Amino acid sequence: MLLSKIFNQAPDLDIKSLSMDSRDVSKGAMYFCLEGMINDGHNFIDQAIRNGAICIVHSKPLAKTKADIVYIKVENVLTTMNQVASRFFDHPSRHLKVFGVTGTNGKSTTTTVIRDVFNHYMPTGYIGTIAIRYGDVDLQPEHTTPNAIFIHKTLKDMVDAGMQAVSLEVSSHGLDQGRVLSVDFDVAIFTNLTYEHLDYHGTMENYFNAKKKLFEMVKKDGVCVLNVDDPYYDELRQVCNARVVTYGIANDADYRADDIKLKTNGSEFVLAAHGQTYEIHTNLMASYNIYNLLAAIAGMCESGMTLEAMIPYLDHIEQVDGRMERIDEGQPFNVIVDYAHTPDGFEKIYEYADSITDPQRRIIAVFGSAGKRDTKKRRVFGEISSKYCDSIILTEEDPRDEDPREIANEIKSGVVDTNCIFIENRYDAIRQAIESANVNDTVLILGKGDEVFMDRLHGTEAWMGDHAAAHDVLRRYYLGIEEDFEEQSEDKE
Ligand SMILES: CC(=O)N[C@H]1[C@@H](OP(=O)(O)OP(=O)(O)OC[C@H]2O[C@@H](n3ccc(=O)[nH]c3=O)[C@H](O)[C@@H]2O)O[C@H](CO)[C@@H](O)[C@@H]1O[C@H](C)C(=O)N[C@@H](C)C(=O)N[C@H](CCC(=O)O)C(=O)O
Ligand SMILES: Nc1ncnc2c1ncn2[C@@H]1O[C@H](COP(=O)(O)OP(=O)(O)OP(=O)(O)O)[C@@H](O)[C@H]1O
Repeated sequence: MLLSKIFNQAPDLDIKSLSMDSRDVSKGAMYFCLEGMINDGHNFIDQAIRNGAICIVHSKPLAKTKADIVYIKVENVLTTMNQVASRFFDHPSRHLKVFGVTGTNGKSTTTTVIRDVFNHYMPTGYIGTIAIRYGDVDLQPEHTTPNAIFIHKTLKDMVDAGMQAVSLEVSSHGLDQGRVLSVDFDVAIFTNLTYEHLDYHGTMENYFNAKKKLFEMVKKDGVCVLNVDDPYYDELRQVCNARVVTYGIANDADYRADDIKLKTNGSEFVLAAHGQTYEIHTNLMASYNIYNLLAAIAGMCESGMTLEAMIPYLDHIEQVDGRMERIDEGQPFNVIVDYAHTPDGFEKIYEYADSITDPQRRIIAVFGSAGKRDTKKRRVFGEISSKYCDSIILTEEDPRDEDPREIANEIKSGVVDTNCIFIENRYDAIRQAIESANVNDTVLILGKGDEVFMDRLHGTEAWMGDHAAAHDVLRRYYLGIEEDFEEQSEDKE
């Protein structure tokens, strides 16, 4: 694109790409000097030019300049970069129905449900923690909410591939760091707000302020979908830039679930909406997933898909990878892999486990807590777990450069009156849990969900994944089937 089409009075220079990282700059690029938490992009201008940048967008005065490079000084590089990224890729979010979902828990689940169900109404893509998916494309993301250049480029690829909608997970980091400033949101969905990421935001107030931004930036003719049962509802409602619709279970709501029946293989409830009631059968399990489903239903319905059209799809929603994933090899006890990694997530998954486990039977949990991340939650994980579990097996979970045993000891400090052991190797810990289970017990494997890596001292290493480990243990040690894991994975596909 010609630079003159991006900035008034700029020369007719052909800009081939955009970059905010001097290390990734390619020939003919425009480089944006962003001030980050650690580095200042202004310090890498020379490297950007060596790698091929022909235009530099900066906000600070520059000591030296080169004659063959175009320099553009702006007030705020981040805002400019967002505007330019949208323009460079032909404002792709204006050509898509954009669902933005934020909240502490439930973003991946809600966005995945939207992508899966709304896709029957119009082709829909997904960007979030689990993947970037549209059509046949399935990519591994670096971030839940990517940077502005990457987002607009990906949205453009989606438009080119025929997508008409996108379901986007919007993290508090993404909002705080202005990664979505120029995305045109049609629907902004709030799941909930509980303790998380205080190592980054410092206080719950800052954390909430970051989340609020999505509701301030939604299009005026768009819609905000709010959880009426969440303690932050009233405050959030006040900042919404568009009309509000509500969903909930405990309070009156535009989309409300009544008569909820939770089962081991799904749920049923009566949906009250638009003055009518609808019987809903869904394969999603646990009451928190009813909230996620209500949020998705409300967002989709307000975007034109009728309830009559969507209800048939709700009983076979695509499994959200690593979220409430039942592992079934025919064993006579429950094995569930779940990505619970916040205190509220722990509380909710245990409540569900409690509801499906006979009081005479046992709940056995395997988990750890990440190294170099919020350390305060470790003890809390111990406290919550000992309220519900009969046996706790602590293990490694992305220890980074911390000692997994020390992390386990911090968790253990919150455990009261519950059998609790530490087995460092995660596979062995899962094996111990499964081998100790009896008929109708529930084994919960928490914290890693669908992740197939382990962050250790020397960087990221491969991990077969909790789901694969659980299948492998059940087949090998419970059913006595000897086969290598590769064969087993192929069988399952
Ligand atoms: C804490 C955090 O979010 N940090 C993000 C932030 O890093 P930063 O501010 O430290 O960047 P910096 O190193 O100071 O660099 C400033 C600028 O100089 C540039 N630079 C830097 C070095 C260099 O040699 N050349 C160069 O051009 C950088 O590209 C950047 O533009 O900006 C970087 C560029 O966008 C991000 O990659 C980085 O994400 C880090 C890697 C990260 O792990 N973020 C996580 C916590 C995150 O964002 N997570 C949320 C989900 C959270 C959840 O819900 O679980 C997400 O949306 O993924
Ligand atoms: N509505 C909810 N309320 C409380 N806990 C939930 C809710 N939805 C999901 N969870 C718990 O949080 C875990 C993560 O769910 P999900 O991936 O959908 O959330 P997320 O907001 O995308 O989290 P992340 O951004 O960290 O991936 C689930 O495995 C479950 O334990």
